Amino acid sequence: MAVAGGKKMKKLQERVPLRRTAWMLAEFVVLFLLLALLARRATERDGGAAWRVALVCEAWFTFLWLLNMNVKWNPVRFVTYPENLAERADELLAVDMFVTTADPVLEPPLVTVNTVLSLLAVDYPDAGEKLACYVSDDGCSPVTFYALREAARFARVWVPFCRRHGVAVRAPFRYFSSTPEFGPTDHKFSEDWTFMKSEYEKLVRRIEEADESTLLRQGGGEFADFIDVERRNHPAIIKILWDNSKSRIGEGFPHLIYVSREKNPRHHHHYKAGAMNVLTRVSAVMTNAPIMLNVDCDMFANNPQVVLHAMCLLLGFDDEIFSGFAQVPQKFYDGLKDDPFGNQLEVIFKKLGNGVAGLQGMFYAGTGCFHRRKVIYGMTPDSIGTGREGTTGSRSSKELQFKFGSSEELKESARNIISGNLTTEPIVDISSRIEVAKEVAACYYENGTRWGQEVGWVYGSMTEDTLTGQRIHSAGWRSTMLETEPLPFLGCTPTGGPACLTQFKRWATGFFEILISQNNPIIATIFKHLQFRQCLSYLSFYVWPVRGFVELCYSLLAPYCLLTNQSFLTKVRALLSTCAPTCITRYMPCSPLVVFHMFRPCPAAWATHNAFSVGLAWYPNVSFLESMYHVWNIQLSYLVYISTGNIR
Ligand SMILES: O=c1ccn([C@@H]2O[C@H](COP(=O)(O)OP(=O)(O)O[C@H]3O[C@H](CO)[C@@H](O)[C@H](O)[C@H]3O)[C@@H](O)[C@H]2O)c(=O)[nH]1
Ligand SMILES: [Mn+2]
Repeated sequence: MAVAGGKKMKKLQERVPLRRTAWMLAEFVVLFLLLALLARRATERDGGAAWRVALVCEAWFTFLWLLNMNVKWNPVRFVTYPENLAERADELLAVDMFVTTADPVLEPPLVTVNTVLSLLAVDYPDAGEKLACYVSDDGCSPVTFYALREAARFARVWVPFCRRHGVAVRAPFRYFSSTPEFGPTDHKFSEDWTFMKSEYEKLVRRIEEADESTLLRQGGGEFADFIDVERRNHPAIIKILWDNSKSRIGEGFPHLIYVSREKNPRHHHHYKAGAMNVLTRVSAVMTNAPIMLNVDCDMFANNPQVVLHAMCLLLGFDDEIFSGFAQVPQKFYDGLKDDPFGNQLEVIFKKLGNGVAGLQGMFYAGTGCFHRRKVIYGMTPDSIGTGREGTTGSRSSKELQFKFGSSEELKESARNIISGNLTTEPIVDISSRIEVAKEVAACYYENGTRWGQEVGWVYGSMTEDTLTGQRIHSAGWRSTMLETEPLPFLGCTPTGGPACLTQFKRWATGFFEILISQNNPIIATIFKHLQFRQCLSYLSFYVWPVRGFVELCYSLLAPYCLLTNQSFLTKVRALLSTCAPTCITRYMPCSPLVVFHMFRPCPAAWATHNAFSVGLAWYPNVSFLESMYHVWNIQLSYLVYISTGNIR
């Protein structure tokens, strides 16, 4: 219980260790088996080439197992108590909410609109004054702009409707996908519901029928900026779609601002990291909230209380150092059962997520994350605790210019954030800041500054999120994981096929870029404040692309041995003469199983796998007994696999 001014305050969060003694034992057993296998391999005199390759691969698997054990050893869960915020209502921090979209075809404007509406409708005291929503459109699409403008109009009825009836899911497409059961006293509600549904259908029709050339021809002045622009070559376009202070209705709802940063083929735009940095600067000169939430355009707020829950983690510790950011586990809607392609990240968040949360803290996963602005500005926790001014803390104008660039307004806002001066009056008229915002959204703005390095989202990897989170941990911050019921955010992910492979390739490339660059976490552990076990956790993800080669090599061993009449497994007779655990170790990561590791356990794969092992009995140099041993080991490995979870 925190004590402030002699008054005891109710706790906002609790860090609960998860018990897992049985898992730990299972992990030790597997580790023992793996080590026994290595010992057996190493003591064999004349195993031949296949035997030696197996030794190398199995040593690698043992190393991975150790990395995995480290991640999962001390898992924790954070429980939040938003009801206890009532007594601290005046402490609630302002939040700037960022949504990124990049392509109106791959990411249909209607999807973005739903995400934005779910954010505009979240429950937060003084939402209209304290929250603002910024949408970055890297597609520079008039249709996206039009869709958002229409969404802002729709929000005037949608937000009051959600608040009046305590709507549970505030992304309309999701909400209207089912019809509630109206009770006899729900007359007003059923009337409102029918009206809202028809309004939403009209909105959908307007957005789906919107056509770029018609908008440009007939849309009027608002669309003039989009005439003759190329997606990769255009000046910054920033428009205020909803200014709560001007057109406030009822309790009000957050400002909505459209941002399409300047693009020029001669300037690298750094993909999403570049977009996030522009949003950070544009919001800095407009609302400058001390907290920033960012979500991908296809990830809607599924829990209207999500910002309150996040506040519990951001305000609920005695020292801010424990919660530099609060990351939500990524969850997806309409995914395939059993996550057969592994891209719903079930294992990562369920098995490994809580484990990392128990170390220095959850990784930043790119979406569904609440950051402190000063953390993104590169400040170190000690610079705050001691009143010293940290890495970016010097308040001299020259120093600020070196870090943040030449905009006076941006420097001033950064100075407020760095000095912790959150009491400054909000800017009354955000539309007066459009020109300044365009200046900081220009593509040359970052030249000669520290943006993309110590300040903002870090450039240099396709997985800018992990790298940015790692920089924050390296500065000494810890982070938390926000789990709520219902889930905080829900998103889309490819359901399989080439889209899925493209995504994996991008992630694997991003991790490899970090692994072989000066951003390697080992360097950060030696020279900065990245904790050793956290470093190992990062490594367990970054080695993903390397794993592919070893797994492929190991899985080719079995067919190679069958064709050349060799064996990289010990003889059945020898096998029978040894004790049971050793049998397991000899077959444990048996090669087909490794191929199978590419997929999450699902019944079909399991059946194929067993059929393959039974089929082995028909090969001339494999006895029936040996094939049965395979089958037996598959059941065992399968159990271990499911119970302990594996990467992906
Ligand atoms: O030039 C770009 C490219 C992408 N995006 C946006 O970035 C987000 C993520 O891109 P997406 O293509 O959907 O990648 P995913 O693989 O689905 O994203 C996951 O992986 C990314 C990289 O690790 C993270 O940034 C994301 O948050 C995470 O959801 C989307 O909102 C895009 O609109 C931009 O704004 N500008
Ligand atoms: Mn995505």
